[in-house]
Amino acid sequence: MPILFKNVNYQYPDSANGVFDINLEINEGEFLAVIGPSGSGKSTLLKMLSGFAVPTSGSVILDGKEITRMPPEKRELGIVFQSYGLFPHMSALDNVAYPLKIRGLAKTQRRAMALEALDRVSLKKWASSMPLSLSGGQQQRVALARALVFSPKALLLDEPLSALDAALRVEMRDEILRVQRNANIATLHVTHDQEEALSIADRIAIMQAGRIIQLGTPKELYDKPANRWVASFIGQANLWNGKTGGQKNHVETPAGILRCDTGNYSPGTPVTVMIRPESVVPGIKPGQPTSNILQGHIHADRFLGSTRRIDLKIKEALLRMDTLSREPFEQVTIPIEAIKLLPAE
Ligand SMILES: Nc1ncnc2c1ncn2[C@@H]1O[C@H](COP(=O)(O)OP(=O)(O)OP(=O)(O)O)[C@@H](O)[C@H]1O
Repeated sequence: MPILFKNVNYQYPDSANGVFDINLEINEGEFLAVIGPSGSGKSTLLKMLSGFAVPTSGSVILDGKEITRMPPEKRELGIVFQSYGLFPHMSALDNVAYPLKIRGLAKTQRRAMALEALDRVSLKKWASSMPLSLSGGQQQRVALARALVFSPKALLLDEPLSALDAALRVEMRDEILRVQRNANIATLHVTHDQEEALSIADRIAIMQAGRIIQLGTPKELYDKPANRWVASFIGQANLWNGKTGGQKNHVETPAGILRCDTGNYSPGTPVTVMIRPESVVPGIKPGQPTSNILQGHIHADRFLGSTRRIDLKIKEALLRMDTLSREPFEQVTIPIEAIKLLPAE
């Protein structure tokens, strides 16, 4: 197991803040993203892996070896920061070769390995450029090459894309994932950006108030959020207070009684009803079952280019839906499988 946090707690001195009950495994070659709002504990978790904070209790294990109290420079981790952290007076090549220099490798070998690492991030021909003459994306690729050149045991990415503009960020996601897959290295990626985590990670850990409150694949988190807060943190969601109906597989909602899978909830149980906006279908699909067809009126209609976001007033409820349709409609269908029940709050 490349990275393992075992019963880890950390409390800042003279404060109730920190991280609590962290049990997390990152497998060989796995890309794990940690997301959560500001102050949820992401940086603290990273600091315990990189060695800049020592847990109050519990252990951190890297490649089967306990590193809980090991100094940062001994940990053999590749780290990429938001601020790149490149030496401005050194060429791209010398920056990438630097970790090899401090490990005592001979100059010719350093040069060859650094060139190969630059090649892996498609920057070989920029080897002699100085960092400030490179674009933000190129500088971040140099930082990535430098983090991987000495074949570290794991890769830590601390908000590596947040200094880049939106289009470049999307391009660099693919680049980071490609390089990570080629290196087949366990990776912990801390980000504020939910969409980035969904698009890049094998699994995501969501933190809130110092705890991991859900850990799963992007699809699991999106389709089966553990609670209302996770549902609204990951993507958009209609979240209504409801109650499972007397009739099996029905739920009472502010928009009326809807058919859905009530799973293990017994009749009369208060629940949160989750419906993702893109799962609502405009009109009635010919040949579809006739359940969950609702009549409403359009409260707000926004054209967003790739989608049209509509708020539909249905009885007491406001139903947000995203659709590609540009046609007028007054009825919508909520497919049975689009309705998810979460615990009431
Ligand atoms: N030096 C400190 N002393 C006391 N409390 C701290 C200290 N540093 C951080 N904290 C608190 O510990 C908790 C976790 O902070 P942390 O920086 O790990 O969160 P984060 O998720 O990385 O936030 P951000 O996204 O803003 O970087 C927060 O409540 C924060 O206020």
